Amino acid sequence: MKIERAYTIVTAPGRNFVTLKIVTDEGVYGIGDATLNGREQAVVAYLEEHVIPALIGRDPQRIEDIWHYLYRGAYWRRGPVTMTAIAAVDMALWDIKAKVAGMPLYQLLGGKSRERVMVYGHATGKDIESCLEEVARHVEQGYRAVRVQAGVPGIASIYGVAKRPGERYEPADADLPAEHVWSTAKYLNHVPKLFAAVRERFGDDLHVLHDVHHRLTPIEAARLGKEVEPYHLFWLEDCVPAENQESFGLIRQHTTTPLAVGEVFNSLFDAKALIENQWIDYIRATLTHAGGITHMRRLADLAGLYHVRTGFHGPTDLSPVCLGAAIHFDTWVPNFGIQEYMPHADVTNEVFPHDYRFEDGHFIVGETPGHGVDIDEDAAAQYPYRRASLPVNRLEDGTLWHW
Ligand SMILES: O=C(O)[C@H](O)[C@@H](O)[C@H](O)[C@H](O)CO
Ligand SMILES: [Mg+2]
Repeated sequence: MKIERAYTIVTAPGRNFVTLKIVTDEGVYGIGDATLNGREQAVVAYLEEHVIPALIGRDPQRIEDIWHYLYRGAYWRRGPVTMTAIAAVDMALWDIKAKVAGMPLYQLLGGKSRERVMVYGHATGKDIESCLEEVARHVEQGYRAVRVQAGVPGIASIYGVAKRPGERYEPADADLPAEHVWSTAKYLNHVPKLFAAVRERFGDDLHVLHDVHHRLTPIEAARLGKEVEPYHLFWLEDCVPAENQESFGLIRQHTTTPLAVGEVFNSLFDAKALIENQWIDYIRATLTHAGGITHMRRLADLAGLYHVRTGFHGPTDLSPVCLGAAIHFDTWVPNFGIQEYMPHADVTNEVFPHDYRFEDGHFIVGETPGHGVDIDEDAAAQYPYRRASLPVNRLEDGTLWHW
């Protein structure tokens, strides 16, 4: 079997997505998600100029060899653009291998470790009251776990809060980056009140999560972790930027609130010290941004040795291709924790037909050979790419901060 052709499909049904399709000389094809939010065309250029020409004629069944060829062979290792491109190839090759084997992907990985995959949804509101209404709506829909993000008095716009109740939150909302203003003091004073209200209304059983989105310093994160301890969060996410992995050592000394990190990671090495020192509880790297199934399997196995569980990133800026492959991975991986789920728009789902389904707060994996997600290229062609950027964040005095 040989790779006959490969090409990228850029489409914007509701938002931008990049898909890589690899076609073999035997007619079997596979697809992989190559979407890097706000930097989509950089990955397209990398794939088209440097990766696709080197794939033609290779045996698509040699996934491991192709992975190392693209990783070591680039000389310039790692980085989000390279690792997203490698991930797209890897995901498409696993799709092909599973189709050829006539098996759903989870069977090739080692079979089911669980019947269904618990997800967390996003409840957002401009204030605590409207946020609680959104939590209630999720509970009615069967969610067992809900991420809770509310507006903060005195901060005009904030990460993770939808413009109107019930709407999806879309951060890449402008041609060039929108500017937000941030106050750590106002935020830190508000968050414990939010979680006190959540526990008061919903009791102890609901899993509640929160995303700080990289905005605190280690000692501020330690304070927040301590102050929300009585509300037993499932996790506190991205409480500091993670370039300096040692920061988590400081936070860890101060709080028993479980810590999650990794949505911007692109390799095992971004997480190695975090895992080996047991500074975190959940690793959030994704198949799409961290080298695909081949690399994430290594990361998950390392994590398992240190009681760290998976909690894959799953916003709408990852396509249904990534979500579908992730559900197979989640169904197999022994140290599964939870899967993020932000439902895609109907128009996105029309372009990406899939066989996974959401039921009662969980995903149920499909049985179609491969990862179970396809792309309707005619439908995709109706939605042209439009540049969309993530915001930037400034402190009240104008200093550029972490968004
Ligand atoms: O936890 C999450 O789901 C993330 O923080 C996203 O909301 C990111 O902001 C987005 O993926 C950026 O592209
Ligand atoms: Mg996040």
